[in-house]
Amino acid sequence: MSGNKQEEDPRINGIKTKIRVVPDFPKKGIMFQDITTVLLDPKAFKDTIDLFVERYRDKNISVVAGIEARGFLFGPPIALAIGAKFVPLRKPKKLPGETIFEEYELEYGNDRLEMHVGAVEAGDRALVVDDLIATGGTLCAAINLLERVGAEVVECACVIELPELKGRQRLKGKPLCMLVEYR
Ligand SMILES: O=P(O)(O)OC[C@H]1O[C@H](OP(=O)(O)OP(=O)(O)O)[C@H](O)[C@@H]1O
Ligand SMILES: Nc1ncnc2[nH]cnc12
Repeated sequence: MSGNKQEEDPRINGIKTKIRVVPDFPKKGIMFQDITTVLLDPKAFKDTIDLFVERYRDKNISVVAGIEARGFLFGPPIALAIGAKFVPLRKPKKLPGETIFEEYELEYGNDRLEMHVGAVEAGDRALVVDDLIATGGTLCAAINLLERVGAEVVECACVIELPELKGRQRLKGKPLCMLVEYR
């Protein structure tokens, strides 16, 4: 996967064929990349998880941070398989404990990510997981949250990248690993 996609791996194309593209959702002009259709196919879903587990199992990752909502689908199975803790980065007012937050802009609006204080500690080695990178604002907010508490962000992992939106440039120099590009 080379901090990029593992084009040579035959599993990638199988995953790609299961992503449904929905035009004009949630608003006109957005080509929505729907990963729920990947989840309907146990082989494609397992291949997605396996590709990330193969990449991260020997990287000494201590925490997988998953971004609400779709990062919650991919992050926990990766965390379990590599023996890392899972920390949810949530939308506003969902976490009951003390939180820190970062605000960001989306392709279609504004939002905020929150993280429980104490869930991630200084020195943790973090992998950030989401389904998709568009403008990179969400992943940038996640990186900021983790770095504020002293974690080292080792890499970001997404199933899909929309390269035209240049989200990689907002990742503060952190590597991005993705499986499928949508152009
Ligand atoms: O790279 P960006 O431009 O920041 O966009 C990517 C984010 O947008 C989507 O989530 P969304 O905010 O739509 O929330 P949801 O998963 O709760 O539907 C997607 O799952 C990423 O988290
Ligand atoms: N085009 C897109 N499809 C799915 N999720 C998204 N999040 C931001 N842009 C998106």
